[in-house]
Amino acid sequence: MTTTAAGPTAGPTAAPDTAVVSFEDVSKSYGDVRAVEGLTLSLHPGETVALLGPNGAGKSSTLDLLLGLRHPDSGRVRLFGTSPREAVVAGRIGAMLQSGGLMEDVTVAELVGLVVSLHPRPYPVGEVLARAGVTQIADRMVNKLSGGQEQRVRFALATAGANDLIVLDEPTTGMDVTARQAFWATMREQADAGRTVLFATHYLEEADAIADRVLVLHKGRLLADGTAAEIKARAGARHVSFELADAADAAPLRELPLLTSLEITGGRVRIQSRDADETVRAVYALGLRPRDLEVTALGLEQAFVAITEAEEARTA
Ligand SMILES: Nc1ncnc2c1ncn2[C@@H]1O[C@H](COP(=O)(O)OP(=O)(O)OP(=O)(O)O)[C@@H](O)[C@H]1O
Repeated sequence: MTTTAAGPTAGPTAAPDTAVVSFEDVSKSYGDVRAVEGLTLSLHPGETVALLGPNGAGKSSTLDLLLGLRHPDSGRVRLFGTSPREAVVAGRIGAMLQSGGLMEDVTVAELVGLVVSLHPRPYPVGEVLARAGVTQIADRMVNKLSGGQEQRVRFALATAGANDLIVLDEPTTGMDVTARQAFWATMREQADAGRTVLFATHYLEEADAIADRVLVLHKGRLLADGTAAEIKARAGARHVSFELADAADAAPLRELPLLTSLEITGGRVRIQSRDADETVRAVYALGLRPRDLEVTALGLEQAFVAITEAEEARTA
């Protein structure tokens, strides 16, 4: 498990200029706020990469820098060995951002048609509409769409042509389950075709299921970079849970070292521990007789919380 992009799990090694994306010691502040700090990373063809971080961690700022919508105060951002602007103009990037309204006085088909007509390597309009699940609403005015429908239209615009890099900021917010599944199926196809997909999300289960690489940002810095499994392993903690015949017996457990949380509901004890083996030994050493003992790894969401909270405590 690495904490920077320079380590062994940072993806295939490649010279920065052959990478799809390279950030070289990039920093960006807004007044006193350090939004991105010393960010160095490379993304490679065919990778599906999730960008995670608490509110204000710098995810949107990172994507804005990547797309050339903002410029770094220091450091350098390169896409395909060129500037972000050149890569965007060459039609190599498809983006789906949170901000920015859609053009209003047009139908869905007209808007998609316009974006397709401007793309250097366009797909047929019908195919773009169908892929995003908006064929049924193609004649609807854009300003009459629901939030979820708007999001599908943004998805259509981001996949209007053959892009080499697809950048998505909170792409599935507002989408229903069907739209969400169709969306990720399409993104998988894109990655399988060798494209790079980078998405920022607060849905950690999506990152766990979809991404083959996870970046965790915290206060503008890259805190972790690895597969979801590596991030979970790095958090180190495990869940230990068991039944006790008498819940009152659980009181001494509160004194155990290594616990990050302890919850007792009915006769069931649920512990989060930094060392599950040691905790289980300690439970027996207390003379308890646990039944139905389970030890499980943390999910990505819990690992993410553990890693970012540890960093908060370290930097407080
Ligand atoms: N235009 C701006 N002017 C001033 N401060 C800004 C601006 N844009 C972002 N910030 C600040 O920069 C920091 C990083 O913000 P950013 O939007 O990149 O984070 P984020 O990880 O995308 O957050 P969220 O998950 O809430 O969308 C935050 O402290 C935010 O308040």
